[in-house]
Amino acid sequence: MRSQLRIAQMDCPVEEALIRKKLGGMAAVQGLEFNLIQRVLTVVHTPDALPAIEAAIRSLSMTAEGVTAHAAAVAAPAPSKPWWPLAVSGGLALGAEIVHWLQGPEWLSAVMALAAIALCGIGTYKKGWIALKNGELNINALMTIAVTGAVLIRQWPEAAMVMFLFTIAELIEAKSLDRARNAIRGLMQLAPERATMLQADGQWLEVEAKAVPIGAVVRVKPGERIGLDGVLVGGGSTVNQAPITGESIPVDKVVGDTIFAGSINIAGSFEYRVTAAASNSTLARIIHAIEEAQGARAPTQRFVDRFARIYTPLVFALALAVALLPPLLMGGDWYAWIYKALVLLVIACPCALVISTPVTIVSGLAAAARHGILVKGGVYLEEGRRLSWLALDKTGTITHGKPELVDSVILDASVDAMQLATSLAVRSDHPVSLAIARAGKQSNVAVLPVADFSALLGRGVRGQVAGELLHLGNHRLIEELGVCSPELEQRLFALEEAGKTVILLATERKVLALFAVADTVKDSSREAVKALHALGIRTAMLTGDNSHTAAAIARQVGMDEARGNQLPEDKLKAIESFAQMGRVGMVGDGINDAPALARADIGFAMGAAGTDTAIETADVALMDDDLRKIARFVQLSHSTHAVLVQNISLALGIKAVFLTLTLMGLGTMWMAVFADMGAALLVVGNGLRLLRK
Ligand SMILES: Nc1ncnc2c1ncn2[C@@H]1O[C@H](COP(=O)(O)OP(=O)(O)OP(=O)(O)O)[C@@H](O)[C@H]1O
Ligand SMILES: [Cu+]
Repeated sequence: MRSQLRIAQMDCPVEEALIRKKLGGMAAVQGLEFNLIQRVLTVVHTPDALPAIEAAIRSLSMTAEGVTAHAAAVAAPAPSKPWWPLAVSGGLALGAEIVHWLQGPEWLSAVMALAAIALCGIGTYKKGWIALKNGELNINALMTIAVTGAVLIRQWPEAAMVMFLFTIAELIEAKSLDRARNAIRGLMQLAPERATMLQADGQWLEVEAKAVPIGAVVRVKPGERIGLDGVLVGGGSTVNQAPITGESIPVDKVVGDTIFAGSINIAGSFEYRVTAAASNSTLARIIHAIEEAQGARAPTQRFVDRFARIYTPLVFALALAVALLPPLLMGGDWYAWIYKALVLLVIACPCALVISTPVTIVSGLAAAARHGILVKGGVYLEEGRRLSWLALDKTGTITHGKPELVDSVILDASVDAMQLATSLAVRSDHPVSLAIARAGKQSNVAVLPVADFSALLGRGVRGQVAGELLHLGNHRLIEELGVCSPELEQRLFALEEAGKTVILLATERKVLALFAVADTVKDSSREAVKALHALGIRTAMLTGDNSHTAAAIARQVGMDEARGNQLPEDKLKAIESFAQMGRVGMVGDGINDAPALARADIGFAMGAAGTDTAIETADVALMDDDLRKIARFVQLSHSTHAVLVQNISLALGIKAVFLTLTLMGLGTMWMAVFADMGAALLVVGNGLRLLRK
């Protein structure tokens, strides 16, 4: 069983570790998934274990509340606390410092310091105590020990300052996490809450978008945001779909076009028929996917977590040694060495380090989404920059996927080849068949009935027309039928070398006609290939179409390699051979790409906004058909990686400096807290910078 729990107090890796420890030890718990940004914990557990799990969470003095899948998108805002105790506490800490500095009475400084600690530190003490009880050495536990230690060795102002600065640091950290949280919630709010719906009596009424059923008709005024997914049924307009596709140039919409919730109607007004409930719109699915994505740990995050788990106890042990060994063995001054040990405790806290990765990854995911690129996990965001080959299929990916009939050669004039071909073609939705069907329709041929129709994967179609078994398909099919001839091949190759795709109409005895269709290359494909090359990624075309056409089209867009006649298993083998040379990405759409897409390190889907499955199945889904988005994604992956490296070095660097300073006797406790706070702020700020990429 899977349950999702919202835990309002869980917003830092510290709480995560605590919960992991507590629940991880329970026999009934089989799996845990943390989403700190959303403050949602997913537990896989045995039936009836939920009450026990909730009780365990309560024993950590946190609250757990069940959530439904889609409500998870809107995280509860952090409970706000009054700010004045903090201000007073700061004043008191400063006062204690001044009294100490002016060499005033120690009791005065002590009273002020203790009051300051009481005012802002209760929460930390409570959390610290719970952590210690559960055998966790988290930041709260460390701070509790450090402040208590400072009080015990009568370092009054120091103890107060540390507590105060730490509380401020926590506050700032929570605020920054809120910003990362908002990056995703911001997407959600793109769809308006209300929509104007046509009622049974012909009236237009404004209702909640959530309440609009599938099939209802909704009207949109100029300048209004579109509330639901649908198909345009009346009027027309231009629409800015940037929130969905990342494409900021407005798109013309006429009757029959698809409309996406979250896009903005610019000019005219129109009506559309709703095709999905508000909770299931493309936008909602995007948001859901990003949430899932950030729940899964990226490799760097796993590394950092593992590191932190060793680092903290290690420094803690060092602190113990520093407190005890020099005074015991070398007759050192107890106070001085205990103080050094307390500074080390502060340094032992890995917060800046641990917080930096999730914030960076979430910002990267949100930035990608803004460009119409849906990345399904931090892993892909981290791995994108390592791609060395990108394989693409041809039809619909590099070309528009809407070929036109450009040549037909009738070899047997005794039959109406065009009519026979059209009759077969209308039964298929393969782009090549569609081209023939369209041409047939234009010349008004009457479609004949077809019996025993079947599609032959990677070859064509077959069926009984007017009492004869006919085949419509490519060269491979004709070879397999054994009706090919050298003259025919000559004609065929000539057309193919011009970049056209040839299919033939044949009975079991002879070829009746030859049709050439031509697809146009997308303007963006050339640029996309160039951009990919500039990023050091080589490109290969894998297509079911013949090698000549493949080579001709590949040449047009400047690709490195072209492989034609690829059946699904060939595409898979090709991906495997590229994988020998490094990471491979694959872009594809059709069923003939599915095995290759699954095998590739990163599988890209295009035009995901219009389809039902692409968002769910791809590793990276491009909302529209623009291949340039892949280069953008790789660039974003480079920036994300750069920020991760900066953040980790920064966090560790500051620790290293303070460790040295302290051992040299130069570091003070409040300086260490200050540095820790600064580091946390810097890494979070640096991570959020990605949002603007
Ligand atoms: N239903 C069909 N109708 C007509 N021709 C077909 C059909 N199915 C396959 N073919 C022929 O077989 C070839 C290979 O088809 P396949 O579906 O494997 O690849 P594709 O869609 O053309 O290209 P890509 O792999 O780039 O998407 C097509 O180019 C076409 O000539
Ligand atoms: Cu042949």
